[in-house]
Amino acid sequence: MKFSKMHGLGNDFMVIDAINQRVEFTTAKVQRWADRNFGIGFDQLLVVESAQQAGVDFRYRIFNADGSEVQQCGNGARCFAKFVYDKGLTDKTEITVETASGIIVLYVQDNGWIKVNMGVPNFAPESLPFTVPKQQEKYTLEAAGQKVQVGAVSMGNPHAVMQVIDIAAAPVEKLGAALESHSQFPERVNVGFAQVIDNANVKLRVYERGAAETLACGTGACAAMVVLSRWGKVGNDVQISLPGGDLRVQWEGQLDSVVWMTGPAEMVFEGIIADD
Ligand SMILES: N[C@H](CCC[C@H](N)C(=O)O)C(=O)O
Repeated sequence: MKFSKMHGLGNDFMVIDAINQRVEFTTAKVQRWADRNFGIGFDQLLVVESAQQAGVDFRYRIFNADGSEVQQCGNGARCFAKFVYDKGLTDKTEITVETASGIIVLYVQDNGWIKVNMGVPNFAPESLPFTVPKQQEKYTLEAAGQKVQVGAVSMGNPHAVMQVIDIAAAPVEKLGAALESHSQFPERVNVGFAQVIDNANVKLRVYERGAAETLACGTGACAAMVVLSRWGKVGNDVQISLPGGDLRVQWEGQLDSVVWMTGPAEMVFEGIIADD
């Protein structure tokens, strides 16, 4: 079975065309393919399928390295768009795609970057600490022997975001792992550590659900911007600098405003899976 290896700012993906080839896999196979020694190695697997809904161009499914299927992936969405456009699966530069958390719209720009309408942030989905957001912009949680204050938001997938003074010294591994599986998050959670530089620049590291710390997280960048905007720390057009590179995130700040994310997507190599 053919696959492409891609990345968005170092958040890397195995991408499979399940339209033009039969694709069968199990959780164990995803885990094996994700292994950076015994497999291909990736943070997430993206499976490209035909749309199920009329009027939509594609459907794509997202699996973390631990095999869990998830609702959304920002960097993956950009790589998906580059994949279907460069492979000639579409000649459209405005691409609609079904995901497990709804339909998103992707725009292939002249410079090759992809702009994504990531939809509306959801502050009170059932899989987050549940309360009325306007009364509780911050949740105080105990984890890894310390009390932390986080903002919680869903970009289709759950995110907990905290502000830190120094991103380089942030306890991403220890605190990220403890919060990822915290009892307050019944579906686990992606954990963002954000250092505000000014109201248009944020440094971010993300301990991803099902993948540990990645070099970049697109939905994490959106979640951090939205939470920090609600806390009055940033404006409506922010550069999010992750270890793998920068994303532009825009959000007008109303609860019904969509979040726009813009950034690159790269093809690295093509391959054939030996044990499909
Ligand atoms: N780990 C995430 C999925 C991948 C998200 C990330 N790679 C992105 O670019 O948004 C989750 O379990 O919800």
